[in-house]
Amino acid sequence: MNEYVPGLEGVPATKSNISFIDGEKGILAYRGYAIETLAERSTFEETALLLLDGNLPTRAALKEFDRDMRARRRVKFRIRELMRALPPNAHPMDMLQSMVNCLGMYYPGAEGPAGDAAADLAYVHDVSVSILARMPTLVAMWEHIRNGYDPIEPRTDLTTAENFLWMLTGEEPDRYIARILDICLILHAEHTINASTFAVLVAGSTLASPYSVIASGIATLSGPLHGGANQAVVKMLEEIGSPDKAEAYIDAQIKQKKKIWGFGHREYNVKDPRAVILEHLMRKMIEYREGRVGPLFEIAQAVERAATERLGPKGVYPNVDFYSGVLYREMGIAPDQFTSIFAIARAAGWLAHWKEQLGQNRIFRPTQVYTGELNRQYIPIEQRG
Ligand SMILES: CC(=O)SCCNC(=O)CCNC(=O)[C@H](O)C(C)(C)COP(=O)(O)OP(=O)(O)OC[C@H]1O[C@@H](n2cnc3c(N)ncnc32)[C@H](O)[C@@H]1OP(=O)(O)O
Ligand SMILES: O=C([O-])CC(=O)C(=O)O
Repeated sequence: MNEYVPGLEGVPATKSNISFIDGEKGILAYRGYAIETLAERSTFEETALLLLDGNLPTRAALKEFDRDMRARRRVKFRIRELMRALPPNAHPMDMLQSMVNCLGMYYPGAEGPAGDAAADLAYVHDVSVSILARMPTLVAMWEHIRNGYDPIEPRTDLTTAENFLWMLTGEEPDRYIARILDICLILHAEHTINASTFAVLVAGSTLASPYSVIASGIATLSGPLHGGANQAVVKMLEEIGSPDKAEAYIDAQIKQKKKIWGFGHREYNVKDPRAVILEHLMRKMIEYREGRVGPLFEIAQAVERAATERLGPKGVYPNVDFYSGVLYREMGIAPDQFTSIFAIARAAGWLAHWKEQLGQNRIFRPTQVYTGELNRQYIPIEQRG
């Protein structure tokens, strides 16, 4: 069993009952519920609790979770001061990774589980709420702090998505747009053992602080081969500039063996079911805005047609990152914030996996295939030439 598989493709690294993918049929389910059903009927808060606890919550459990989340949105003055000390051009994902780690120095829970099953369940729930409630606050606060303004205080009368838009813009959130964002959060909340979730499992398996565990996930999500692709997609669409230039751009990229951002997935050989929903949400947005939207969607549609024609035969189709940025751009969100929005949603899945890992924990310690030399003679520096 010492065969090396690059990228661990197809190698099971854990057992999990959190989510399921059928990459041939384009199926994704969280805890057995189809993603399409959750997108239509659930909310981010309910989905987060479903992921954490395994079942759809009772009305009372959801009410309590929602109340806790709202009550814990604020962050301490010290956290705000630390954020002010960061360079204004810091990438939001770097800010988020650092500040989530800092949360662990200011709020309880960094000590890790005690080793008592019942106490640990309460502990895991408590620290999960602490992280889930405050990550959107950090992201929205950063938008103001990096631009030299005072951040906007969170409100307790709004949902996670509504409050995020409120904190970002200082304007009363449009309920229709906030519901679109809410669905985006549901769609990004979980996706089996992807790179960032694997990082979370590895860090969690050492019994590290959950704040550090989530910071590992944020670091890993930030790369353009993973969550960072949503920012890269919008940059690519802006570079293309108009739908009629899409074909030539795609041809040139493929010829130079460069990536088409937002395309391809280790698990799917068909169009990602979340990309299907995000595209549909964009159409809803266009309808709602009576056609008054920017040019990015039409360019994205032209890129999808051209890239699918050329890469489809290899099983390379749009992934979740392809249409999300187009939607966020329509919400007036800065492109370098897109991956942070992904992170505030994915934190629900990361925490669910952290909890599951603690229940079946064994430290991750794989092996390697050594390709170096052995028994080399040490040559004193004077004799090395
Ligand atoms: C939330 C997420 O993480 S979703 C993924 C977000 N990432 C991106 O959108 C970045 C662009 N996509 C990619 O880089 C890749 O598709 C990944 C990283 C997502 C998956 O990588 P892998 O499973 O290792 O796929 P791999 O690189 O082996 O690709 C298989 C073939 O499809 C091609 N291919 C895959 N994705 C792309 C792409 N985006 N553009 C052009 N060609 C691609 C590869 O060149 C390769 O072709 P070959 O067999 O002729 O050499
Ligand atoms: O599953 C993956 O490899 C990438 C990921 O996190 C997602 O698509 O949401």
